[in-house]
Amino acid sequence: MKVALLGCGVVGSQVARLLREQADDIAARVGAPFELAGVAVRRIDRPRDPALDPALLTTDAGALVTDPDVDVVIEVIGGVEPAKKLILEAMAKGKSVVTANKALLAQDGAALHRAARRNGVDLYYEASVAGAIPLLRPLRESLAGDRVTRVIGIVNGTTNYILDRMDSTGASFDDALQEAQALGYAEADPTADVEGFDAAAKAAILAGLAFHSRVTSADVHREGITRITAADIANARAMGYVIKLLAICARDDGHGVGVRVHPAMIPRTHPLAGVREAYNAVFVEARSAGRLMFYGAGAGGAPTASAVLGDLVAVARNRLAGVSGPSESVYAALPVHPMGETMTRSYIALEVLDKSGVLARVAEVFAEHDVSIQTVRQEGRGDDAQLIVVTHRSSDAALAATVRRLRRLDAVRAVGTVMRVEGEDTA
Ligand SMILES: NC(=O)C1=CN([C@@H]2O[C@H](COP(=O)(O)OP(=O)(O)OC[C@H]3O[C@@H](n4cnc5c(N)ncnc54)[C@H](OP(=O)(O)O)[C@@H]3O)[C@@H](O)[C@H]2O)C=CC1
Ligand SMILES: N[C@@H](CC=O)C(=O)O
Repeated sequence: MKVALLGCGVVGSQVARLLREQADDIAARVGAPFELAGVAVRRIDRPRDPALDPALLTTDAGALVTDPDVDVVIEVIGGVEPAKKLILEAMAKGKSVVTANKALLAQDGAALHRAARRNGVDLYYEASVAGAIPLLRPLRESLAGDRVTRVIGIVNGTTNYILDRMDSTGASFDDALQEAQALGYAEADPTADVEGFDAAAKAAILAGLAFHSRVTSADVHREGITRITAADIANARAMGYVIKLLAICARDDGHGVGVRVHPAMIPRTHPLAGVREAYNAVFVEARSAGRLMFYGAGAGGAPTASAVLGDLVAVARNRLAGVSGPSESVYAALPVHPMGETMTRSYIALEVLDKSGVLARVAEVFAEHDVSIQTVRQEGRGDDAQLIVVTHRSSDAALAATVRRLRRLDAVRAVGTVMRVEGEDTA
């Protein structure tokens, strides 16, 4: 099996290392040896760790993917173009593809699946969601006989690292981000991580597989973590919560799905609260299987390369068996509901005038919008008076309308943190 590697950065360099270090084992497992035919990069003179035979390096990725000697292409360049063009060219020449590129899959996975089917080749992308954690294969294969109802979890290592450092060490957002970048967790442009684009792409891929429907990143409601302050983290801690960036894909009773990514407060006793540093964890809930938890390294070169190699072995086995891998399953074609229709609970901090009757006027606004209050308590007195409200489940649109109205209420001096609350059984 001759392998073309596109990209030799955080992930690609580790793929090259594993291919070399585990060559004998993999050959024994598959029944055929792998050989690196070439490595496409952007800057040929950049120092590589581990060092590569210079003869393998090329800046002509187009020539590499169409080389008749190449059997399979691994794409770890990232981004939509030129990755998409290169993958389609490779498939058109009959080469199977393994990719870790969630941005491309979530934007136009359908085009890649169509091309794979048309050309009778494999398309595998386990590494695109949650790094080393085997998650897509269980969803696609192990749970193929069940009905998945919900997928909820932490799928971005960089933001989990940042929030964890802010919570546990009091680190600033910027310092924690720099650490995550130095450790190779962040995307080339960290905006993709901190603004939730990376997690949204992963949520789209997960929802598509879980619900047998086509979901793209444009369908996903997305909020990032850049507006979370040290005070929010401290408030959450004081109430027994921790803040996590969650991806939530949920099916309602047969009519559609909701797919969202946003920060949320979860109880410190919830299993997702214990997910530290750049680790990822995902709960999959299925009708018969119940609740399954997948946990592990969600980012970084070696863990991601492990998933890439697993896919490479699958391609090799298919090839030796003369079959091609699973095609896209989108038969259910469930519509994706707008965020406004999603039922969520929320935490709302209000700076209020400290006088009698204020609580009643605030409660009236919630009642006007049919948002039920679960708890409310006052903190501080005088100029520091705050009402901390936690709601029962209501539509996200009703909650947004409540907050808009509260901003105009003269008893409310300012609306502080508004954050969704997840992970409690409270309705
Ligand atoms: N980092 C992580 O933890 C994870 C990453 N992923 C995904 O894996 C993919 C790769 O990520 P990562 O390794 O971090 O990215 P890097 O930015 O570290 O590496 C990208 C590589 O692609 C090369 N490259 C860029 N443009 C071109 C081009 N036009 N032609 C040829 N080569 C090119 C770069 O070359 P040069 O070295 O010369 O600059 C570099 O070697 C992305 O899709 C990412 O989302 C998935 C899971 C985890
Ligand atoms: N930047 C991503 C890398 C893996 O997908 C993350 O931080 O999770």
